Amino acid sequence: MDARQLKVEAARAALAYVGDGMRLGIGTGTTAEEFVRLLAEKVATGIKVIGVPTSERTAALCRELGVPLSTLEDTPELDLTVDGADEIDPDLTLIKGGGGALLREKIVAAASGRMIVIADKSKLVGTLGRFPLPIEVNQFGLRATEIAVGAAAAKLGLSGPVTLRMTGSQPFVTDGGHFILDASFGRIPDTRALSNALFAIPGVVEHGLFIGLASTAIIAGGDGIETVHVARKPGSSIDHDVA
Ligand SMILES: O=C[C@H](O)[C@H](O)[C@H](O)COP(=O)(O)O
Repeated sequence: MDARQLKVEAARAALAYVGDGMRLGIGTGTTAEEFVRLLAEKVATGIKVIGVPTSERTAALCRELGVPLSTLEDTPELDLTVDGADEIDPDLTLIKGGGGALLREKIVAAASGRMIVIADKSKLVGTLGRFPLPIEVNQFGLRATEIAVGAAAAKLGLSGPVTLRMTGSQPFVTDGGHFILDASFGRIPDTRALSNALFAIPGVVEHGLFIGLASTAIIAGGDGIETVHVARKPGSSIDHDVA
């Protein structure tokens, strides 16, 4: 099975969680796009859902394929968000933002009763950090924010290049009008500490660590689909089941 087929299989498994009348958060990225395609087929059979897209890119695809859309203003409480990820650890803490949609993705996930992350097996890691951490920052004071990010990381024993994401010769600009710094700190043993340290920097708008948001991961590999559930309660355990 090729990489695209694995994404399709993960997306197909997530579709089983979508029920009639649901208000859905719809993620961004190549895996989430496969979910949108399958969702559109389900919508064509008559199921009624309303989607809140996490990016302009996803919104455009939904419109093209006929998935009914709303906004978070009109539909502020969602039943379920389905989204991809750049990395997934055993506790379902995620790194997201490789496609630059992390801010809207996090707002939408936080407004959802449940977040399901879909991915191929290559996204699973023991400890997050192989993928550079996207940090969304205000354009104002970029250099000062960049220095502060490096200093905050250093206090936690983390170091590595922090680079401004570019599109050709221009900085990449998010749907919210911000820049993205990609921080290659390597392994992040304490994601909560790094999250807190980044949020203490005024120029940081959001970062790509998704902590305590996803409760289910659907992972597609050559040997089938693995579904991981994490109960989102203090002291809860992690269940794994393989189908
Ligand atoms: O900003 C983009 C998102 O966080 C994506 O969900 C993430 O980058 C994974 O994308 P893909 O499914 O294309 O690997």
